[in-house]
Parts: sequence; structure tokens; C-alpha cells
Amino acid sequence: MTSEREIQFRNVSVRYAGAPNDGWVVRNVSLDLGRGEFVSLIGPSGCGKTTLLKLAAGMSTPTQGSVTLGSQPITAPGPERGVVFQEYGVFPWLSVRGNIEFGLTLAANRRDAAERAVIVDKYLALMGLGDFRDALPNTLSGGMRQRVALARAYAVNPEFLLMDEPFGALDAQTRLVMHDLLLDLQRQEEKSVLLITHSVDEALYLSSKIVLVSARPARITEIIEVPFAYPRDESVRATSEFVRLHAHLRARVMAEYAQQQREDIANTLHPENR
Ligand SMILES: Nc1ncnc2c1ncn2[C@@H]1O[C@H](COP(=O)(O)OP(=O)(O)OP(=O)(O)O)[C@@H](O)[C@H]1O
Repeated sequence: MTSEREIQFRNVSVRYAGAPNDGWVVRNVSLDLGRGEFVSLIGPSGCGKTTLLKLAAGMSTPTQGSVTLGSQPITAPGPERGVVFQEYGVFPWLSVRGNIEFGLTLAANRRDAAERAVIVDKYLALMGLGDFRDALPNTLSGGMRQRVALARAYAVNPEFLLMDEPFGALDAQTRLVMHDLLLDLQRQEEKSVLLITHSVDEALYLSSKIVLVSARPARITEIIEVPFAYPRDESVRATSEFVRLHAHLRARVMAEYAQQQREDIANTLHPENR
């Protein structure tokens, strides 16, 4: 296992029986997630972003093309790829501590009790959850639950972090705080990150690269190298380059969202043309 591995999508297409567009939800996507990159995918609801993330996670395989990790096809989940979803990211029956150490009790990343305690304490501190170590998730706020989900993903020290709208259910202010927390974590333990988001601000603030995804079937319409150096803080949002890129991205994204909405309405009114 080298530390320079990339996840590579090459000419990837995915077809699901019964899905619109004759079943094609992803069309000919080629994309690299390189070491230390922070790549955001942004595109309309239902366009196929989660499908792409699941391919990288090994939860499904492409109909055409290849998804590889260090030139090996990805065919199953693996400990080097941590996944964080918007919901269901934590086990409700386990305490905060139990959730964070969960992955460390599984065969792929097993650590003994003393090692687990050190790792859990480290992430309880980093995430500001020390006072809640014995709490059950349903007694926590949404932001705290997502911090637990992030801690659980980081605890097993994956090379890659695959996140599907991890902050989508949070209020706007909590979301901003989570952005800075994630940037802090990245500064301390850099991962290669694939993030799905609907937020232009979130993509611009966090990413090194933004991939614009079209209305279904998902195709890449533009890749933007984000020009802001890390570490970043709030002040970047006030720069003229941030404002310019935000307006550009917003216009592109809105056009694709409108297109997807037109197609979804047309498919509903005329299912025979799907
Ligand atoms: N297992 C499946 N079988 C059939 N169709 C599916 C399956 N999974 C997803 N789809 C369809 O594929 C399309 C893309 O779904 P996907 O979840 O990848 O979109 P998304 O861009 O992540 O959406 P959102 O932003 O709303 O989360 C949708 O039309 C969805 O209904």
C-alpha cells in the first residue's frame, strides 16, 4: 500500500433498470481523486452524484468503464475509504464513545482496548465531544451527531474520505462551524476527500477542485481548480476571486438544476417517453 494512490474513474457509465433516460444515470465520467486533494461534486438533485460516490466506496460497480484504486478495480468497501452520509452516520444504540471506536473493533482495523482508548480520547477532544462520551446519539444535536460521524470515519485513519452531503441537514451557522472543523482536521491529518454538496459556498470554501455535474445522466461539465491556498479562514469569502467564482458556479449550477427539474416534470407527465 503506497501513500500516493489515487481513485480513478475512467469512462464510467452506470445504468439502472427502471431509471429515467433509458436507465442511464451516469455517462462517461472520468475523474481523479489524487493524494491530498479535496474534490467536491456539485449538481442537481437526482443527477447521479451518490451513484458516483458509491462506486468509489465499492458499494456498487460501473456498467461500463472502470473505477480503480492504485490501479486495482474497486469492487468492495475497504478500510482505506471512510464514508460519511448525511443521515444514519451513527449507530443510535451505541454511545458517542462506542460509535467512535466501532471501526477499531472490526477485523480490518482492530486495535486493542488501550489503543482504542487513546484514539477515542483524541477524537473526543478534537471534536469537542469530551463531555458527551457516554451520551447516546438521540440526546445530541444534529451538529454533534455529525461530529461523531466524522470522528468515527477519522478514527480508523482512512486514506480517503467519501462524504455525501454530510452537513446537508444542519442549520446554516452550524454548517459554517463544521467547515472550519473539517479544514482543521485536514490540516492535522490530510485525507483525500470526495464531497457531495449542493452548496456552492461549501464547495468553494473547502475544496481544492470542484467538479460540476450535469442534469441526469451525470456528466462532468466543468472542473474548477480552486485558487485559494490552505489553511483557509472566513476572510477568503470576502475576496473578489471568491465572489467571482461563487457567481460563476452559481449560474452554472442553477442552469443544470433547472434543466433537471424540467426533465423530471416531463418524465412525470409523459412516462412513456422516459
Ligand atoms: N439502485 C437503484 N436502482 C434504480 N435507480 C436508482 C438506484 N439508485 C439510484 N437510482 C436513480 O439514479 C438517479 C441518480 O440517483 P443518485 O442518488 O445518484 O442522485 P444524486 O445526484 O445523489 O441525488 P441527490 O442530490 O438528491 O442526493 C436517480 O434517478 C435515482 O432514482
